[in-house]
Amino acid sequence: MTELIKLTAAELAEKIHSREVSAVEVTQAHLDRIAEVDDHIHAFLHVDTEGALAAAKAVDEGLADGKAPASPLAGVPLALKDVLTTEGVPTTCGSKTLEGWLPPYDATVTRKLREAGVVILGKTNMDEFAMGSSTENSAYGPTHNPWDHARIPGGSGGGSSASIAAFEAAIAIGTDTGGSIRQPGSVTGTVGVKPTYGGVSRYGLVAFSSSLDQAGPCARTVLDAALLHEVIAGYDPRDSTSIDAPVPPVVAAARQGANGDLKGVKVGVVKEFGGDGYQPGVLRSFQAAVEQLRALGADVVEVSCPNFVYALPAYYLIAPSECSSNLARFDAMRYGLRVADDGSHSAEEVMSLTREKGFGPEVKRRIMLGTYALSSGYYDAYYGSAQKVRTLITRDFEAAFEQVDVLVSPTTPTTAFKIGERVDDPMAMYLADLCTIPSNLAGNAAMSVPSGLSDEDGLPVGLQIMAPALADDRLYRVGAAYEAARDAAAGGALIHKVPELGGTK
Ligand SMILES: NC(=O)C[C@H](N)C(=O)O
Repeated sequence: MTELIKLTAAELAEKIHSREVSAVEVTQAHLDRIAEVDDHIHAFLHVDTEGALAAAKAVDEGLADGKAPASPLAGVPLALKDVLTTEGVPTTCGSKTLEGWLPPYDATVTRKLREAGVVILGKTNMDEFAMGSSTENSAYGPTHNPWDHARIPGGSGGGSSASIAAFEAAIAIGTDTGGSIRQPGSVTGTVGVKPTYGGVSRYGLVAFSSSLDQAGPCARTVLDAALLHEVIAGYDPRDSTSIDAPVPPVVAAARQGANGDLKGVKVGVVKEFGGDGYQPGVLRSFQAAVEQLRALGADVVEVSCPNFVYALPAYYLIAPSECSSNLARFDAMRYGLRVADDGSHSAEEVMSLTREKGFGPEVKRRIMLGTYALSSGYYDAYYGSAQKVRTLITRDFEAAFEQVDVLVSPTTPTTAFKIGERVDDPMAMYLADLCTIPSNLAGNAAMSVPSGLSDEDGLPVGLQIMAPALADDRLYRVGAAYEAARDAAAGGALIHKVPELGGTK
């Protein structure tokens, strides 16, 4: 029974759909696993035992009636980042501000998961309102990395990635504004994909930075990520930035890639990412991954994207500016927390005291940065300049994709750092997203796929693959080919080396 938790989502689905095991058994095995390990990992903020078992039972009943499964992932247990609304199920965004809030509606992603028969186990821990790279900014305490409990699982979606690395869920949903799916994927040895902006609906995704936020799949294999991507993607009239175009054929691409042939695929290594500030073990793992791509037949060249070095400062003007506006809605009048509501304070005082109490230091820092950057007299110098940089970065991508099909870089400059190591140094924390931010600014698709363990500390390293907008399938083809070669060379799937399950580092 406990072996069930080690299967991939694709394997679980096959067993459930052929009725070799029931969805209820599979769900119960994961709930048991959560009960066993989540005190140590703290991936979940809320476990919906009843809802999960009821959803699993409905899948089993449908199959028993001879109905076809609602989707290729029907019956598979999933962990959902606590920034996506779930009707009647707590949604906190890792903030005290929303403690106890029960959303009156499902996010489109949530609805699509339910319609696909995916079993939602619960809501995962995250940096408050998705601001952070370690989950230490959660108001509910940090999540621990399953590879080393003293280390961070990345952020902001550390709970989602940790939950699959610890085999508490088969698959998970994250959101990525500047790297929040890919960086946690990288440091937990799991796959994380930021789809093309507009490829997955933002309806019901509590907004941090609306022009950057994008939900996407987290999984232990590239194929599982592709299966989940197909379930959640597609046009949604409820999101004005949703793209009315067919979903790229990501599952077919993952299957094609698994055959291992990358002949004719042109891969560009981003010249600007690497060198000083990068952990040598990360760079060695990256070089080995690039050699592996070459061995699979890819044509590898170096490509310069000169404006990528300005992506981080541009992001830290654009994202806080949008957040200062988006978070104005938490005004003590409509949702969640309200303090000083004793009749002796003005409405303004109630708002101000509530926001003082409800938001943590990183959220306050960004609201202040953003308010300043948008204020009259400074707008052109800060926000305006950042928007120009954003255009230059998009042009760098366009020029690069005239030469190559995909770009590659390390996902993040270091392996998982220790809990506490960067909490007092926002700049060091921000640097975790150095390589991931350009794809958000341009609205392109990008993936992190594990490239093995660093030879320095035995911790997971991620290879980032970047593709043009609406060419998400390229990520899956290259990622699946690389993954198959990596596992063949290592004699087994990397994730099974996670020490928490008795493997070796
Ligand atoms: N939300 C994200 O994608 C994470 C990024 N590290 C940030 O703090 O903004």
